[in-house]
Amino acid sequence: MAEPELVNVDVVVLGLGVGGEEVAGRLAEAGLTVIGIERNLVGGECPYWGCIPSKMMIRAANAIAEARRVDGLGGSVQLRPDWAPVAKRIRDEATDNWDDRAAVQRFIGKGGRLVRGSGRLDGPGRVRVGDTVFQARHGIVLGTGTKASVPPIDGLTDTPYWTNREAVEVEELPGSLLVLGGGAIGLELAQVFARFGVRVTVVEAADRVLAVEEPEASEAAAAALRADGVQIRTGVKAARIEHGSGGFTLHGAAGEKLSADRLLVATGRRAHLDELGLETIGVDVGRRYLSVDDRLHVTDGVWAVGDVTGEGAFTHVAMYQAGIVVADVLDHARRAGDGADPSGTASAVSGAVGAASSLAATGSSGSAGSVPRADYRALPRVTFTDPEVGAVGLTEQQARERGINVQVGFTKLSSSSRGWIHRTDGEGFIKLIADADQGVLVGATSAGPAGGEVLSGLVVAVHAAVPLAQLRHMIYAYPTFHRAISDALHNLNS
Ligand SMILES: Cc1cc2nc3c(=O)[nH]c(=O)nc-3n(C[C@H](O)[C@H](O)[C@H](O)COP(=O)(O)OP(=O)(O)OC[C@H]3O[C@@H](n4cnc5c(N)ncnc54)[C@H](O)[C@@H]3O)c2cc1C
Ligand SMILES: NC(=O)c1ccc[n+]([C@@H]2O[C@H](COP(=O)([O-])OP(=O)(O)OC[C@H]3O[C@@H](n4cnc5c(N)ncnc54)[C@H](O)[C@@H]3O)[C@@H](O)[C@H]2O)c1
Repeated sequence: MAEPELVNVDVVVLGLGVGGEEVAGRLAEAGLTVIGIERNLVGGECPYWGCIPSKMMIRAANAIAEARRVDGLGGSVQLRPDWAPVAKRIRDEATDNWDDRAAVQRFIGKGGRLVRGSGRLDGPGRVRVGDTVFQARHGIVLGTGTKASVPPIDGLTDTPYWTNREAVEVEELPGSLLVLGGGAIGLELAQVFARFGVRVTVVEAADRVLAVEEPEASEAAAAALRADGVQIRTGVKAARIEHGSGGFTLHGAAGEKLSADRLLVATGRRAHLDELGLETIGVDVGRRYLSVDDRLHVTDGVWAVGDVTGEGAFTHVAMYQAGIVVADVLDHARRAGDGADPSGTASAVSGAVGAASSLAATGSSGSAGSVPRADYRALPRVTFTDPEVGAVGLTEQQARERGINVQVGFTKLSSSSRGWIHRTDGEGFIKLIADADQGVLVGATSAGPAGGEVLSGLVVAVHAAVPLAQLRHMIYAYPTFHRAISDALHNLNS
């Protein structure tokens, strides 16, 4: 067998999704020679099959729901929901028909070099793509993301089930849809399709949907989806799937039988670590995610970014981590700068590290001149159902499990002026979790018509550990949704 071609570079970024694209682009802009390896579309899941197209679908579905609310508030509206403009917008505006030319040009414009193909680690400092081995002088960044995790249910494998990808690409809606999994993907898409007239059933194995969030959030989301005509079946363990000309039938372990034209599997994500050649650098492949430290190191000279780290499968986590990885790789490159830099990047690197250091100075736990450290205490999550469910930090249960002296403050939006005016029908609320000993918030949930936006103030409160006394003493504009935070603060129990 012929020897592979060996190419020396500064940095190899494997996987150009949200995190990898950001890291690779910024390191290339800083003057390093960067190879970005991508086997599919530059940009990854978020722009083509995730956040962006799904939020376009949600925007359309919410417009329909809002039009239906005109009745009783301001007259009447005749509606004829039509999926065609949604599919067209996703194809033309969001994904360019699933073509990444613009993203590739953006990356090349920053000085990066794209290699299209499947990459695999090939020993320390080396990544192989086909017959080429890239030897990375300053490091390798793994940003290989996640795939839909498909549970091993009897009969499922060979059926034409959907994951988020087929659901986003759909041109013609089915009459009915079974959604397996009542997490963020399942609920967001279930509500969209229901609002376009699809008969949707959500099948969730746990005893509530959105099980990682507060129980009140699960109730609010379930109530809203039911109001849209979605059937929600919790505590159902799928035992067998049948597929035939009539569509799909799910058989539950307790004898449940549910049928629909289509089946969407939305039961979580998994990192495909087994394909990455991690054993060649002595990293355990038996784990679910790559274990990283607070500067995203996997091992010497190897960093990870985004979903593959298991720190929260969100675009904002990938972007946040990317900032730290960029600063740390540049810091390492600067330290290694010995005048023998083949690409002559030493001065560019030290300049860019200056910029990275100012980023460090603004990091929550970084100090001026140092690389920031990842801090997920105030990690925000927003499930874009209607009402939106925004959350930050710990849930009540998580706080209690950590032995925190917990205070809970709760208020319904319907008892606030804005909620009453808006007619939120009891579905929105603010729930605060305080550490009574420290006198600060450690978590919060904001569910409501703009729950994700109202969350921002709560994220600041948790992130900056703003004293409760100061939060109580703030002025909250009247009559906003966020003014309910003030009520929840006053309701904090002792
Ligand atoms: C339906 C849906 C909706 C979502 N909505 C939101 C939202 O509203 N807000 C939010 O914050 N997050 C949302 N997310 C999550 C978000 O999409 C991810 O957190 C984000 O895409 C993670 O970025 P990443 O760079 O880690 O991985 P990815 O985007 O998955 O990119 C990884 C890239 O690596 C490539 N790759 C993998 N292995 C190799 C290899 N061996 N060689 C070459 N290339 C490889 C893949 O082809 C891929 O392009 C959503 C996800 C889904 C599925
Ligand atoms: N708005 C957002 O930010 C957003 C939107 C979509 C996705 N995401 C990200 O993508 C990730 C993946 O989303 P997801 O909804 O696929 O995963 P998830 O982990 O959020 O939810 C999966 C759900 O499926 C259930 N489940 C698992 N196996 C099952 C089975 N065999 N039968 C029935 N139910 C089963 C789980 O109990 C869980 O409730 C999210 O965790 C989130 O990080 C974010």
